[in-house]
Amino acid sequence: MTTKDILDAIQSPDSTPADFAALPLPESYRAITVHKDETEMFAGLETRDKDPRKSIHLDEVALPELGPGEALVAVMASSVNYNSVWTSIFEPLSTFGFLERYGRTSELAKRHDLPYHIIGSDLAGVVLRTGPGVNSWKPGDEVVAHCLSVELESSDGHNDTMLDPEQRIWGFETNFGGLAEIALVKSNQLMPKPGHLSWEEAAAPGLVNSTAYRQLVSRNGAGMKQGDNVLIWGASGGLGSYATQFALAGGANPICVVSSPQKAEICRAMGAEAIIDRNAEGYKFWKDENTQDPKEWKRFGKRIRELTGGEDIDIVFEHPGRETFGASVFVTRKGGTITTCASTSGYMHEYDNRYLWMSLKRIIGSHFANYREAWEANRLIAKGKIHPTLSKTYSLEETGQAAYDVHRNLHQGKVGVLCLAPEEGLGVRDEEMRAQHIDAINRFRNI
Ligand SMILES: C/C=C/C(=O)SCCNC(=O)CCNC(=O)[C@H](O)C(C)(C)COP(=O)(O)OP(=O)(O)OC[C@H]1O[C@@H](n2cnc3c(N)ncnc32)[C@H](O)[C@@H]1OP(=O)(O)O
Ligand SMILES: NC(=O)C1=CN([C@@H]2O[C@H](COP(=O)(O)OP(=O)(O)OC[C@H]3O[C@@H](n4cnc5c(N)ncnc54)[C@H](OP(=O)(O)O)[C@@H]3O)[C@@H](O)[C@H]2O)C=CC1
Repeated sequence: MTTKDILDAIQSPDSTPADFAALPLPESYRAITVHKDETEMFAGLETRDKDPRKSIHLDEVALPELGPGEALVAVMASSVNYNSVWTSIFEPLSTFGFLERYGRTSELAKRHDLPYHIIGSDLAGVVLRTGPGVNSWKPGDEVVAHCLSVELESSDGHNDTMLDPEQRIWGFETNFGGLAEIALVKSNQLMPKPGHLSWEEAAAPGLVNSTAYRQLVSRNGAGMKQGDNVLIWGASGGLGSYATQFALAGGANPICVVSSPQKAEICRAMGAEAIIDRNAEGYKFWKDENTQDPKEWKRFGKRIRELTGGEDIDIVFEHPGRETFGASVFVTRKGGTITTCASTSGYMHEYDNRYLWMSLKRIIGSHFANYREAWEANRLIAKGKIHPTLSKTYSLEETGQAAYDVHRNLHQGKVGVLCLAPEEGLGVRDEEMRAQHIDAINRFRNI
Protein backbone atom coordinates (compact mmCIF):
# COMPACT_ATOMS: atom_id res chain seq x y z
CA MET A 1 0.00 0.00 0.00
CA THR A 2 1.32 3.45 -0.95
CA THR A 3 0.08 7.01 -0.68
CA LYS A 4 -0.79 6.71 -4.41
CA ASP A 5 -3.60 4.26 -3.48
CA ILE A 6 -4.89 6.76 -0.93
CA LEU A 7 -4.90 9.49 -3.56
CA ASP A 8 -6.76 7.22 -5.99
CA ALA A 9 -9.44 6.61 -3.35
CA ILE A 10 -9.78 10.35 -2.67
CA GLN A 11 -10.08 11.13 -6.36
CA SER A 12 -12.62 8.41 -7.11
CA PRO A 13 -16.18 9.77 -6.85
CA ASP A 14 -17.37 6.26 -5.92
CA SER A 15 -15.29 5.85 -2.72
CA THR A 16 -17.39 5.24 0.38
CA PRO A 17 -16.46 5.66 4.07
CA ALA A 18 -16.15 1.86 4.21
CA ASP A 19 -13.62 1.96 1.33
CA PHE A 20 -11.49 4.47 3.23
CA ALA A 21 -11.75 2.48 6.45
CA ALA A 22 -10.61 -0.64 4.57
CA LEU A 23 -7.61 1.06 2.94
CA PRO A 24 -4.42 -0.38 4.41
CA LEU A 25 -2.15 2.39 5.67
CA PRO A 26 1.41 2.74 4.36
CA GLU A 27 4.30 2.18 6.77
CA SER A 28 5.91 5.45 5.72
CA TYR A 29 5.12 8.70 3.94
CA ARG A 30 6.85 11.86 2.66
CA ALA A 31 7.07 14.79 5.03
CA ILE A 32 8.79 18.16 5.42
CA THR A 33 11.22 18.05 8.33
CA VAL A 34 13.98 19.85 10.13
CA HIS A 35 16.73 17.77 11.71
CA LYS A 36 17.82 17.83 15.34
CA ASP A 37 21.50 17.43 14.46
CA GLU A 38 21.34 20.63 12.38
CA THR A 39 20.06 23.07 15.01
CA GLU A 40 23.41 24.88 15.12
CA MET A 41 23.83 25.16 11.34
CA PHE A 42 23.11 28.91 11.26
CA ALA A 43 25.11 29.85 14.37
CA GLY A 44 26.60 33.34 14.04
CA LEU A 45 24.44 34.41 11.06
CA GLU A 46 22.04 37.38 11.07
CA THR A 47 18.37 36.34 11.16
CA ARG A 48 17.73 37.44 7.57
CA ASP A 49 20.70 35.37 6.32
CA LYS A 50 19.44 32.10 7.83
CA ASP A 51 18.11 30.26 4.79
CA PRO A 52 15.15 27.85 5.25
CA ARG A 53 16.09 26.17 1.96
CA LYS A 54 19.13 24.74 3.74
CA SER A 55 17.40 23.43 6.87
CA ILE A 56 14.12 22.18 5.40
CA HIS A 57 14.18 18.59 4.12
CA LEU A 58 11.76 16.27 2.36
CA ASP A 59 12.11 12.87 4.07
CA GLU A 60 10.42 9.49 4.07
CA VAL A 61 9.20 9.09 7.67
CA ALA A 62 7.52 6.31 9.63
CA LEU A 63 3.75 6.47 10.15
CA PRO A 64 3.10 7.32 13.82
CA GLU A 65 0.95 5.07 15.97
CA LEU A 66 -2.63 6.36 16.30
CA GLY A 67 -3.74 7.13 19.87
CA PRO A 68 -7.10 7.65 21.59
CA GLY A 69 -8.94 10.79 20.49
CA GLU A 70 -6.69 11.21 17.46
CA ALA A 71 -7.02 11.00 13.68
CA LEU A 72 -4.68 10.25 10.80
CA VAL A 73 -5.46 12.51 7.86
CA ALA A 74 -4.38 12.24 4.23
CA VAL A 75 -3.14 15.76 3.52
CA MET A 76 -4.07 17.09 0.10
CA ALA A 77 -2.69 20.58 0.73
CA SER A 78 -1.12 22.68 3.45
CA SER A 79 0.21 26.22 3.74
CA VAL A 80 3.33 27.97 4.96
CA ASN A 81 2.99 29.85 8.21
CA TYR A 82 5.62 32.07 9.78
CA ASN A 83 5.97 29.61 12.66
CA SER A 84 7.53 27.18 10.15
CA VAL A 85 9.99 29.95 9.25
CA TRP A 86 10.89 30.27 12.94
CA THR A 87 11.32 26.47 13.20
CA SER A 88 13.51 26.37 10.10
CA ILE A 89 15.89 29.07 11.33
CA PHE A 90 15.87 27.68 14.90
CA GLU A 91 14.73 31.03 16.34
CA PRO A 92 13.96 32.20 18.97
CA LEU A 93 14.47 28.61 20.17
CA SER A 94 14.96 25.25 18.54
CA THR A 95 11.55 23.55 18.42
CA PHE A 96 13.20 20.26 19.45
CA GLY A 97 13.09 21.61 23.02
CA PHE A 98 9.27 21.74 22.72
CA LEU A 99 9.15 18.15 21.44
CA GLU A 100 11.40 16.92 24.27
CA ARG A 101 9.28 18.71 26.86
CA TYR A 102 6.06 17.30 25.37
CA GLY A 103 7.60 13.84 25.18
CA ARG A 104 8.22 13.86 28.93
CA THR A 105 4.52 14.39 29.72
CA SER A 106 3.16 10.90 28.90
CA GLU A 107 3.85 7.57 27.28
CA LEU A 108 1.78 8.58 24.23
CA ALA A 109 3.40 12.01 23.92
CA LYS A 110 6.82 10.31 23.74
CA ARG A 111 6.01 9.59 20.07
CA HIS A 112 6.62 13.31 19.35
CA ASP A 113 10.19 13.41 20.66
CA LEU A 114 12.10 12.38 17.53
CA PRO A 115 15.37 13.46 15.89
CA TYR A 116 13.27 15.05 13.12
CA HIS A 117 10.40 17.51 13.38
CA ILE A 118 7.58 17.25 10.81
CA ILE A 119 6.39 20.83 10.61
CA GLY A 120 3.28 22.63 9.35
CA SER A 121 0.18 23.95 11.13
CA ASP A 122 -2.49 23.87 8.44
CA LEU A 123 -4.08 21.14 6.34
CA ALA A 124 -6.99 20.26 4.10
CA GLY A 125 -7.51 16.57 3.44
CA VAL A 126 -9.40 13.38 4.13
CA VAL A 127 -9.69 11.39 7.37
CA LEU A 128 -8.06 7.95 7.01
CA ARG A 129 -8.41 6.52 10.53
CA THR A 130 -9.71 7.62 13.88
CA GLY A 131 -8.53 6.43 17.28
CA PRO A 132 -10.60 5.03 20.17
CA GLY A 133 -13.19 7.46 21.49
CA VAL A 134 -13.64 9.39 18.23
CA ASN A 135 -17.26 9.27 17.11
CA SER A 136 -17.89 12.56 15.29
CA TRP A 137 -15.45 11.93 12.45
CA LYS A 138 -15.01 8.92 10.22
CA PRO A 139 -12.74 7.74 7.41
CA GLY A 140 -13.56 9.58 4.18
CA ASP A 141 -14.61 12.87 5.83
CA GLU A 142 -13.21 15.92 4.03
CA VAL A 143 -11.71 18.22 6.63
CA VAL A 144 -9.47 21.09 7.53
CA ALA A 145 -7.58 21.10 10.84
CA HIS A 146 -6.88 23.99 13.17
CA CYS A 147 -3.61 23.96 15.06
CA LEU A 148 -4.68 24.04 18.73
CA SER A 149 -3.46 20.98 20.61
CA VAL A 150 -4.61 20.82 24.24
CA GLU A 151 -4.84 18.08 26.84
CA LEU A 152 -7.68 19.71 28.88
CA GLU A 153 -6.83 17.75 32.04
CA SER A 154 -6.47 20.97 34.05
CA SER A 155 -9.42 23.21 34.91
CA ASP A 156 -7.37 26.24 33.82
CA GLY A 157 -8.37 25.70 30.20
CA HIS A 158 -11.95 24.66 30.68
CA ASN A 159 -13.39 28.13 30.00
CA ASP A 160 -10.96 29.21 27.29
CA THR A 161 -9.02 26.31 25.78
CA MET A 162 -6.06 28.57 24.94
CA LEU A 163 -5.44 28.84 28.71
CA ASP A 164 -4.75 25.12 29.12
CA PRO A 165 -1.30 24.70 30.72
CA GLU A 166 -0.56 21.99 28.15
CA GLN A 167 -1.53 24.20 25.20
CA ARG A 168 0.59 23.59 22.11
CA ILE A 169 0.59 24.62 18.47
CA TRP A 170 0.38 21.48 16.32
CA GLY A 171 3.27 21.20 13.86
CA PHE A 172 5.33 23.73 15.86
CA GLU A 173 5.28 22.52 19.45
CA THR A 174 4.16 19.01 18.44
CA ASN A 175 5.38 16.65 15.75
CA PHE A 176 3.52 15.11 12.77
CA GLY A 177 2.44 18.45 11.24
CA GLY A 178 0.59 19.32 8.06
CA LEU A 179 3.42 19.79 5.55
CA ALA A 180 3.33 16.10 4.73
CA GLU A 181 1.32 13.45 2.91
CA ILE A 182 -0.21 12.24 6.18
CA ALA A 183 -0.68 14.11 9.46
CA LEU A 184 -1.59 13.13 13.00
CA VAL A 185 -4.02 15.43 14.83
CA LYS A 186 -6.28 15.36 17.84
CA SER A 187 -9.79 14.83 16.49
CA ASN A 188 -10.95 18.06 18.20
CA GLN A 189 -8.77 19.92 15.71
CA LEU A 190 -10.92 18.74 12.80
CA MET A 191 -13.49 20.98 11.12
CA PRO A 192 -15.51 20.52 7.91
CA LYS A 193 -13.71 21.55 4.73
CA PRO A 194 -15.56 24.44 3.06
CA GLY A 195 -17.12 22.82 -0.04
CA HIS A 196 -16.70 25.77 -2.40
CA LEU A 197 -12.91 25.80 -2.07
CA SER A 198 -10.15 23.70 -3.61
CA TRP A 199 -7.83 21.76 -1.30
CA GLU A 200 -5.11 24.43 -1.40
CA GLU A 201 -7.59 27.28 -0.88
CA ALA A 202 -9.18 25.49 2.07
CA ALA A 203 -5.74 24.88 3.64
CA ALA A 204 -4.67 28.53 3.45
CA PRO A 205 -6.74 30.45 6.04
CA GLY A 206 -6.76 28.13 9.12
CA LEU A 207 -3.98 29.41 11.36
CA VAL A 208 -3.92 33.08 10.44
CA ASN A 209 -7.69 33.47 10.05
CA SER A 210 -8.35 31.98 13.50
CA THR A 211 -5.59 34.09 15.05
CA ALA A 212 -6.89 37.31 13.49
CA TYR A 213 -10.43 36.39 14.62
CA ARG A 214 -9.44 36.08 18.29
CA GLN A 215 -7.05 39.02 18.22
CA LEU A 216 -9.44 41.46 16.57
CA VAL A 217 -13.04 40.25 16.79
CA SER A 218 -13.37 38.01 19.84
CA ARG A 219 -14.08 39.40 23.29
CA ASN A 220 -10.89 37.60 24.32
CA GLY A 221 -9.07 40.01 21.99
CA ALA A 222 -9.94 43.56 21.01
CA GLY A 223 -13.72 42.97 20.66
CA MET A 224 -13.91 45.16 17.55
CA LYS A 225 -17.19 46.99 16.93
CA GLN A 226 -18.78 48.88 14.04
CA GLY A 227 -17.07 52.14 13.17
CA ASP A 228 -13.79 51.35 14.95
CA ASN A 229 -10.64 52.68 13.30
CA VAL A 230 -8.36 49.64 13.10
CA LEU A 231 -4.68 50.08 12.27
CA ILE A 232 -3.51 46.90 10.54
CA TRP A 233 0.21 46.33 10.09
CA GLY A 234 1.13 44.09 7.14
CA ALA A 235 -2.45 44.39 5.89
CA SER A 236 -1.90 42.21 2.81
CA GLY A 237 0.23 39.60 4.65
CA GLY A 238 -0.84 36.35 6.30
CA LEU A 239 -2.56 37.73 9.41
CA GLY A 240 -3.26 41.17 7.99
CA SER A 241 -5.19 39.98 4.94
CA TYR A 242 -7.74 38.35 7.29
CA ALA A 243 -7.74 41.24 9.79
CA THR A 244 -8.55 43.59 6.91
CA GLN A 245 -11.45 41.37 5.82
CA PHE A 246 -12.78 41.13 9.41
CA ALA A 247 -12.61 44.90 9.79
CA LEU A 248 -14.50 45.47 6.53
CA ALA A 249 -17.06 42.72 7.16
CA GLY A 250 -17.65 44.01 10.71
CA GLY A 251 -18.32 47.59 9.67
CA ALA A 252 -15.03 48.94 10.98
CA ASN A 253 -12.62 51.23 9.19
CA PRO A 254 -9.28 49.52 8.44
CA ILE A 255 -6.20 51.71 8.10
CA CYS A 256 -3.94 49.37 6.18
CA VAL A 257 -0.15 49.60 6.38
CA VAL A 258 1.80 47.91 3.57
CA SER A 259 5.21 48.30 1.91
CA SER A 260 4.58 48.48 -1.84
CA PRO A 261 2.12 49.82 -4.41
CA GLN A 262 1.09 46.24 -5.36
CA LYS A 263 0.21 45.49 -1.75
CA ALA A 264 -1.70 48.79 -1.52
CA GLU A 265 -3.65 47.72 -4.61
CA ILE A 266 -4.57 44.38 -3.02
CA CYS A 267 -5.93 46.19 0.03
CA ARG A 268 -7.93 48.48 -2.24
CA ALA A 269 -9.29 45.43 -4.07
CA MET A 270 -10.42 43.98 -0.72
CA GLY A 271 -12.40 47.19 -0.18
CA ALA A 272 -10.08 49.21 2.07
CA GLU A 273 -9.75 52.92 1.38
CA ALA A 274 -7.26 54.18 3.97
CA ILE A 275 -3.85 52.80 3.01
CA ILE A 276 -0.35 53.79 4.07
CA ASP A 277 2.69 52.63 2.10
CA ARG A 278 5.29 52.64 4.89
CA ASN A 279 8.08 52.29 2.36
CA ALA A 280 7.01 55.16 0.11
CA GLU A 281 6.40 57.42 3.11
CA GLY A 282 9.73 56.42 4.67
CA TYR A 283 8.84 56.10 8.36
CA LYS A 284 11.90 55.55 10.55
CA PHE A 285 10.64 54.93 14.06
CA TRP A 286 14.19 54.16 15.28
CA LYS A 287 17.05 56.67 14.92
CA ASP A 288 19.50 53.90 15.77
CA GLU A 289 19.30 50.43 17.34
CA ASN A 290 18.49 51.83 20.78
CA THR A 291 16.74 55.15 20.21
CA GLN A 292 13.24 55.76 18.92
CA ASP A 293 12.13 58.95 17.20
CA PRO A 294 8.85 60.32 18.64
CA LYS A 295 8.75 62.85 15.79
CA GLU A 296 8.23 59.92 13.42
CA TRP A 297 5.43 58.53 15.63
CA LYS A 298 3.77 61.96 15.30
CA ARG A 299 4.26 62.12 11.54
CA PHE A 300 2.67 58.67 11.30
CA GLY A 301 -0.23 59.73 13.58
CA LYS A 302 -0.77 62.87 11.50
CA ARG A 303 -1.03 60.74 8.35
CA ILE A 304 -3.60 58.51 10.06
CA ARG A 305 -5.62 61.60 11.04
CA GLU A 306 -5.55 62.76 7.40
CA LEU A 307 -7.02 59.42 6.36
CA THR A 308 -9.68 59.27 9.09
CA GLY A 309 -10.84 62.86 9.04
CA GLY A 310 -9.02 63.69 12.27
CA GLU A 311 -9.74 60.55 14.29
CA ASP A 312 -7.22 58.36 16.09
CA ILE A 313 -6.94 54.59 16.23
CA ASP A 314 -9.35 52.50 18.33
CA ILE A 315 -7.50 49.21 17.82
CA VAL A 316 -3.99 48.46 16.62
CA PHE A 317 -3.53 44.98 15.14
CA GLU A 318 0.11 44.47 16.13
CA HIS A 319 2.63 41.79 15.16
CA PRO A 320 5.82 43.41 13.76
CA GLY A 321 6.83 44.09 17.38
CA ARG A 322 9.96 46.02 18.31
CA GLU A 323 10.14 48.12 15.17
CA THR A 324 6.55 49.42 15.31
CA PHE A 325 5.33 48.98 18.88
CA GLY A 326 6.30 52.47 20.15
CA ALA A 327 4.43 54.03 17.22
CA SER A 328 1.45 51.70 17.75
CA VAL A 329 1.05 52.73 21.40
CA PHE A 330 1.39 56.42 20.48
CA VAL A 331 -1.23 56.52 17.68
CA THR A 332 -3.92 54.71 19.70
CA ARG A 333 -6.73 56.96 20.93
CA LYS A 334 -7.59 57.51 24.59
CA GLY A 335 -9.06 54.27 25.94
CA GLY A 336 -8.02 52.37 22.81
CA THR A 337 -6.46 48.94 22.50
CA ILE A 338 -3.21 47.58 21.15
CA THR A 339 -3.60 43.86 20.56
CA THR A 340 -0.44 41.89 19.84
CA CYS A 341 0.24 38.29 18.82
CA ALA A 342 3.85 38.43 17.70
CA SER A 343 7.15 40.24 17.44
CA THR A 344 8.58 39.50 14.01
CA SER A 345 11.18 42.31 14.23
CA GLY A 346 12.17 41.65 17.87
CA TYR A 347 10.40 40.73 21.09
CA MET A 348 11.97 43.28 23.45
CA HIS A 349 9.50 46.13 22.90
CA GLU A 350 9.97 49.73 23.99
CA TYR A 351 7.23 52.34 24.23
CA ASP A 352 6.63 55.56 26.15
CA ASN A 353 4.43 54.42 29.01
CA ARG A 354 3.11 57.95 29.66
CA TYR A 355 1.01 57.65 26.51
CA LEU A 356 -0.38 54.35 27.77
CA TRP A 357 -1.33 55.20 31.32
CA MET A 358 -2.27 58.89 30.90
CA SER A 359 -4.54 57.99 27.99
CA LEU A 360 -5.90 54.82 29.62
CA LYS A 361 -4.89 52.55 26.72
CA ARG A 362 -4.70 48.78 27.00
CA ILE A 363 -2.27 46.24 25.59
CA ILE A 364 -3.79 42.79 25.05
CA GLY A 365 -1.70 39.68 24.39
CA SER A 366 -3.36 37.25 22.01
CA HIS A 367 -2.28 33.85 20.75
CA PHE A 368 -3.93 31.62 18.15
CA ALA A 369 -7.60 30.93 19.04
CA ASN A 370 -9.52 28.63 21.34
CA TYR A 371 -11.49 25.67 19.94
CA ARG A 372 -14.66 27.69 19.58
CA GLU A 373 -12.96 30.73 18.00
CA ALA A 374 -11.20 28.50 15.47
CA TRP A 375 -14.55 26.88 14.63
CA GLU A 376 -16.26 30.27 14.23
CA ALA A 377 -13.45 31.56 12.03
CA ASN A 378 -13.74 28.47 9.79
CA ARG A 379 -17.53 28.88 9.67
CA LEU A 380 -17.08 32.37 8.22
CA ILE A 381 -14.89 30.92 5.47
CA ALA A 382 -17.46 28.17 4.81
CA LYS A 383 -20.24 30.76 4.53
CA GLY A 384 -18.27 32.87 2.04
CA LYS A 385 -18.09 35.85 4.39
CA ILE A 386 -14.28 35.74 4.58
CA HIS A 387 -12.12 34.42 1.73
CA PRO A 388 -8.78 32.66 1.42
CA THR A 389 -5.91 34.95 0.42
CA LEU A 390 -3.85 32.36 -1.43
CA SER A 391 -1.39 33.95 -3.86
CA LYS A 392 0.75 31.04 -5.03
CA THR A 393 1.22 27.32 -4.46
CA TYR A 394 4.37 25.22 -4.34
CA SER A 395 4.96 21.48 -4.49
CA LEU A 396 6.04 19.63 -1.33
CA GLU A 397 9.58 19.46 -2.79
CA GLU A 398 9.64 23.28 -3.04
CA THR A 399 8.60 23.96 0.57
CA GLY A 400 12.06 25.33 1.44
CA GLN A 401 11.67 27.97 -1.26
CA ALA A 402 8.14 28.76 -0.09
CA ALA A 403 9.40 29.31 3.48
CA TYR A 404 12.29 31.40 2.13
CA ASP A 405 9.80 33.67 0.31
CA VAL A 406 7.83 34.20 3.53
CA HIS A 407 11.00 34.78 5.57
CA ARG A 408 12.19 37.44 3.10
CA ASN A 409 8.73 39.04 2.75
CA LEU A 410 8.63 38.26 -0.99
CA HIS A 411 5.12 36.80 -0.84
CA GLN A 412 1.57 38.18 -0.79
CA GLY A 413 -1.20 36.90 1.48
CA LYS A 414 -0.74 33.16 1.97
CA VAL A 415 1.53 30.68 0.24
CA GLY A 416 0.12 27.18 -0.31
CA VAL A 417 1.79 23.77 -0.61
CA LEU A 418 0.34 20.84 -2.56
CA CYS A 419 0.95 17.64 -0.58
CA LEU A 420 -0.98 14.69 -2.07
CA ALA A 421 -2.95 16.88 -4.48
CA PRO A 422 -1.36 16.39 -7.92
CA GLU A 423 -2.48 19.79 -9.17
CA GLU A 424 -4.33 22.93 -8.11
CA GLY A 425 -8.09 23.35 -8.33
CA LEU A 426 -9.21 19.90 -7.09
CA GLY A 427 -11.62 19.17 -4.25
CA VAL A 428 -14.36 21.72 -5.05
CA ARG A 429 -17.75 20.25 -4.11
CA ASP A 430 -20.01 23.32 -4.38
CA GLU A 431 -19.46 24.95 -7.77
CA GLU A 432 -22.53 27.14 -7.46
CA MET A 433 -21.35 28.82 -4.27
CA ARG A 434 -17.82 29.07 -5.68
CA ALA A 435 -19.12 30.95 -8.72
CA GLN A 436 -20.73 33.53 -6.42
CA HIS A 437 -17.40 34.32 -4.76
CA ILE A 438 -14.86 33.54 -7.46
CA ASP A 439 -13.44 37.07 -7.76
CA ALA A 440 -12.83 37.33 -4.02
CA ILE A 441 -11.33 33.81 -3.90
CA ASN A 442 -8.88 34.73 -6.69
CA ARG A 443 -8.06 38.22 -5.46
CA PHE A 444 -4.52 37.40 -4.32
CA ARG A 445 -3.65 34.98 -7.16
CA ASN A 446 -0.61 35.57 -9.30
CA ILE A 447 0.35 39.03 -8.11
C1 LIG B 1 -0.09 29.94 15.94
C2 LIG B 1 1.23 30.50 15.57
C3 LIG B 1 1.94 31.18 16.43
C4 LIG B 1 3.19 31.85 16.11
O1 LIG B 1 3.66 31.93 14.99
S1 LIG B 1 3.93 32.59 17.48
C5 LIG B 1 5.59 32.99 16.92
C6 LIG B 1 6.53 31.84 17.16
N1 LIG B 1 6.65 31.51 18.54
C7 LIG B 1 7.61 32.04 19.34
O2 LIG B 1 8.46 32.81 18.89
C8 LIG B 1 7.63 31.63 20.80
C9 LIG B 1 8.65 30.61 21.04
N2 LIG B 1 8.64 30.22 22.45
C10 LIG B 1 9.44 30.77 23.38
O3 LIG B 1 10.23 31.64 23.08
C11 LIG B 1 9.30 30.21 24.78
O4 LIG B 1 8.54 29.06 24.75
C12 LIG B 1 8.68 31.21 25.81
C13 LIG B 1 9.58 32.44 26.00
C14 LIG B 1 7.32 31.66 25.32
C15 LIG B 1 8.52 30.50 27.16
O5 LIG B 1 9.68 29.82 27.46
P1 LIG B 1 9.69 28.74 28.64
O6 LIG B 1 10.86 27.87 28.41
O7 LIG B 1 8.38 28.09 28.74
O8 LIG B 1 9.83 29.63 29.87
P2 LIG B 1 11.17 30.20 30.55
O9 LIG B 1 11.06 31.67 30.49
O10 LIG B 1 12.40 29.62 30.00
O11 LIG B 1 11.06 29.76 32.04
C16 LIG B 1 10.26 28.76 32.55
C17 LIG B 1 10.67 28.68 34.03
O12 LIG B 1 10.19 29.89 34.67
C18 LIG B 1 9.33 29.51 35.72
N3 LIG B 1 8.29 30.52 35.88
C19 LIG B 1 7.25 30.74 35.02
N4 LIG B 1 6.47 31.71 35.51
C20 LIG B 1 7.03 32.10 36.70
C21 LIG B 1 6.66 33.07 37.68
N5 LIG B 1 5.53 33.80 37.53
N6 LIG B 1 7.49 33.22 38.75
C22 LIG B 1 8.59 32.45 38.87
N7 LIG B 1 8.95 31.51 37.99
C23 LIG B 1 8.19 31.34 36.92
C24 LIG B 1 8.77 28.16 35.30
O13 LIG B 1 8.32 27.46 36.42
C25 LIG B 1 9.98 27.51 34.68
O14 LIG B 1 10.82 27.02 35.72
P3 LIG B 1 11.86 25.80 35.47
O15 LIG B 1 12.84 26.29 34.41
O16 LIG B 1 12.52 25.59 36.79
O17 LIG B 1 11.08 24.63 35.01
N1 LIG C 1 0.61 34.18 18.14
C1 LIG C 1 -0.02 33.68 17.10
O1 LIG C 1 -1.00 32.96 17.28
C2 LIG C 1 0.44 33.96 15.73
C3 LIG C 1 1.58 34.65 15.51
N2 LIG C 1 2.01 34.87 14.23
C4 LIG C 1 3.25 35.62 14.05
O2 LIG C 1 2.89 36.86 13.46
C5 LIG C 1 3.91 37.31 12.61
C6 LIG C 1 3.33 37.65 11.23
O3 LIG C 1 2.77 36.48 10.66
P1 LIG C 1 2.11 36.55 9.21
O4 LIG C 1 1.16 37.67 9.13
O5 LIG C 1 1.61 35.21 8.87
O6 LIG C 1 3.40 36.89 8.34
P2 LIG C 1 3.54 37.56 6.92
O7 LIG C 1 5.00 37.66 6.66
O8 LIG C 1 2.67 36.87 5.93
O9 LIG C 1 2.93 39.03 7.07
C7 LIG C 1 3.49 39.95 7.96
C8 LIG C 1 3.55 41.32 7.31
O10 LIG C 1 3.96 42.25 8.30
C9 LIG C 1 4.67 43.32 7.69
N3 LIG C 1 5.92 43.52 8.40
C10 LIG C 1 6.93 42.63 8.56
N4 LIG C 1 7.95 43.18 9.23
C11 LIG C 1 7.57 44.46 9.48
C12 LIG C 1 8.19 45.55 10.14
N5 LIG C 1 9.42 45.45 10.66
N6 LIG C 1 7.52 46.73 10.21
C13 LIG C 1 6.28 46.85 9.69
N7 LIG C 1 5.65 45.85 9.05
C14 LIG C 1 6.28 44.68 8.96
C15 LIG C 1 4.93 42.91 6.24
O11 LIG C 1 4.03 43.63 5.40
P3 LIG C 1 4.49 44.92 4.57
O12 LIG C 1 5.89 44.65 4.14
O13 LIG C 1 3.52 44.99 3.44
O14 LIG C 1 4.35 46.09 5.49
C16 LIG C 1 4.59 41.43 6.21
O15 LIG C 1 4.07 41.06 4.97
C17 LIG C 1 4.97 36.21 12.60
O16 LIG C 1 5.98 36.58 13.52
C18 LIG C 1 4.22 34.99 13.09
O17 LIG C 1 5.06 34.05 13.70
C19 LIG C 1 1.30 34.46 13.15
C20 LIG C 1 0.14 33.77 13.31
C21 LIG C 1 -0.35 33.39 14.63
